[in-house]
Amino acid sequence: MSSTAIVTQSRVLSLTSLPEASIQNPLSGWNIPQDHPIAKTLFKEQPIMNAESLEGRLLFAIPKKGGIVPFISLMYVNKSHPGRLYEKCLALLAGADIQFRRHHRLDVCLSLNHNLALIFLPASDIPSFVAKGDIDLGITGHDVILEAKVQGLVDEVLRLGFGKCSLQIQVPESGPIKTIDDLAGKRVVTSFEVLAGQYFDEVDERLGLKGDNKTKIEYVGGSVEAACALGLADGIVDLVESGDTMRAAGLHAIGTLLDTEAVLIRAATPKRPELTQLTDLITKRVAGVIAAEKYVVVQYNISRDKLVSATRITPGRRAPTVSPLEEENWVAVSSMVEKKNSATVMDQLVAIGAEDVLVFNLDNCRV
Ligand SMILES: Nc1ncnc2c1ncn2[C@@H]1O[C@H](COP(=O)(O)OP(=O)(O)OP(=O)(O)O)[C@@H](O)[C@H]1O
Ligand SMILES: O=P(O)(O)OC[C@H]1O[C@H](OP(=O)(O)OP(=O)(O)O)[C@H](O)[C@@H]1O
Repeated sequence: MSSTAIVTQSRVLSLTSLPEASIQNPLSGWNIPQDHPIAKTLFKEQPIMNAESLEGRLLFAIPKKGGIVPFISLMYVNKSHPGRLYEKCLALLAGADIQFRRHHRLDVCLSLNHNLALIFLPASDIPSFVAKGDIDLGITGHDVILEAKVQGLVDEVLRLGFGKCSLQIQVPESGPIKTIDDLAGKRVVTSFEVLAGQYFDEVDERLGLKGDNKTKIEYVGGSVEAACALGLADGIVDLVESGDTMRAAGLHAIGTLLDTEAVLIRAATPKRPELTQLTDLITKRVAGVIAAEKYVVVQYNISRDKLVSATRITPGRRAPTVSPLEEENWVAVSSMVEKKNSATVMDQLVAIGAEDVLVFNLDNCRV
């Protein structure tokens, strides 16, 4: 599919001709009447969008869920989130200073400050668009890349540290099936038929199960966890994050196919090499936001004779910055350390005689 075809399918309209009477506030997600002064400002700032205005722009795919913030009461009756990856992606775009105004009815919008357009798509559709080069850059789950069988066609350039979960084999806790081998040859329901199919092909092969005796994999688009209770499956293969859904459905995990998280992907062979420079720039910006979330800067004073021990504790990404202090034989050291280790690092520094140990959060960085 060419990028023009994507545009056509995504209801790209000139904003001046939109029939809707409201516009979504990109910060709160709530709709504002079109004649409200804030909405007027948003409309004025939004470039007019049509197929021509996408010409030559880098296309950046973002998982689309979450256009509308649901009422709180609805969140209790519906387990679906307004968009697990979507909300995090918005924070990432803001950190990378990719400005845009998204109309709540549109899945394509132009960046206000870069030669790029954001394309909001289901997470599971993003791998194949990027693999074909129709979209230059995308964010999606590592799991859906494997499910789409596009490894080799897309480069996973950056792990993003969110959207972490595992694809697990689950069976009723109180039932007779206790192991993978018990489940082999029976009925498995999943939204990941490729990965589940590959996995059980190997199990079947190992157990010598052939023809009608092989494990039967059946696809469903959602609510996978209901399949056992409905009598449709003996086991399921589904994503597990907190485990709440699995437990609520009376299931437990007997195996893990893979651990996954959100990743930034690019086409292994870009269709439009002229956009590589901008793709690199956006990649570096996103990497900077991720690193800023992952690292803190620790700064401390230490006597020069203890510097070797201190730099073993805080080696930095390349090397620590060491500056002489006015006091003889004392230096100030600053170094990036992983946020999750910062308390331990502070304890270790104090234990070897460091003083005035300070930790700073990073707003942003280039690494
Ligand atoms: N608890 C979770 N359940 C499902 N997916 C999760 C979870 N936590 C993280 N993810 C990641 O989010 C991806 C799904 O993204 P998103 O929530 O945008 O859904 P989607 O593609 O619209 O699909 P669906 O409608 O099936 O939820 C998964 O492929 C996985 O990588
Ligand atoms: O371990 P947990 O934190 O409970 O999350 C896992 C659940 O979330 C996903 O479903 P989703 O909310 O996308 O709904 P769906 O059944 O419609 O796919 C997934 O398919 C599990 O059912």
